[in-house]
Amino acid sequence: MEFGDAVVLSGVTAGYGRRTVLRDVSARLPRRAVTAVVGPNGSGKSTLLGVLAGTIRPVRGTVEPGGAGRPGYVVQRDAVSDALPITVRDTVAMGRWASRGPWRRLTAHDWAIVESCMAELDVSALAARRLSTLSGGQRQRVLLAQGLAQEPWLLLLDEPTTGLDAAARQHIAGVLDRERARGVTIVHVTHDLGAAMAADHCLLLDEGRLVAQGLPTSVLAAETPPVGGVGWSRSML
Ligand SMILES: Nc1ncnc2c1ncn2[C@@H]1O[C@H](COP(=O)(O)OP(=O)(O)OP(=O)(O)O)[C@@H](O)[C@H]1O
Repeated sequence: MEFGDAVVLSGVTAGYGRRTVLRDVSARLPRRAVTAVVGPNGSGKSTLLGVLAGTIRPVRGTVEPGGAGRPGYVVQRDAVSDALPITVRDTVAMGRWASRGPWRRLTAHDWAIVESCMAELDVSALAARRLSTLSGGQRQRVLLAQGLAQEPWLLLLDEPTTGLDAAARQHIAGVLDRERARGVTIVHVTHDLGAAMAADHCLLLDEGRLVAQGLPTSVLAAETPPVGGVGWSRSML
């Protein structure tokens, strides 16, 4: 691991039970930077995020984190049950459990962070609403507020802007810019070419293999030669 690395993955093979998804992935994620993870559907992007979050344990290879503490992990909004009878404020407050533990009372300081994260994502007016009554875009912003409330050194986001309108996408891009400026390392999975191009670093996956990594302009510039019998082009993002 070098000074500028937030995370180093070496030869990571991982999946679900007997199903192998990621194969021999070696990558360096730069510190205090935004990394975009791109690739076609089913290429293993969410699985890679799960490995970085520590929820999926590699069967081979290593993941070396360059920081202490749990990463903030914001799953795809569809992964959150509609049935949870929980308010927006409580959802964001769950972000503080990582440092307090779920059975400890949150302090005034914790609640101040919760309020400021809701304000940053423009969901304060929804604070008392149940998560299940929100639109997809509103729910996405609440989940991001929960991730920020963890005050993590590493923030992992699975398709944070999918399905959002242009104004909401721009708002979230601004939030991520501010987090990066505060020194947070951000990794986000995206199918949005513009968002990927705006990142500092890019990982391109195809069929569970890392096909390219580096500056988005070079990773996304050209069509790559066929990998594993499948060619990749921008149109597959
Ligand atoms: N919980 C699971 N159990 C078994 N297989 C899974 C599970 N989650 C994902 N997979 C499989 O792993 C492969 C990679 O899925 P993953 O969600 O990582 O891809 P992705 O690149 O994020 O796709 P998308 O762009 O569609 O979100 C797919 O073939 C998928 O069916």
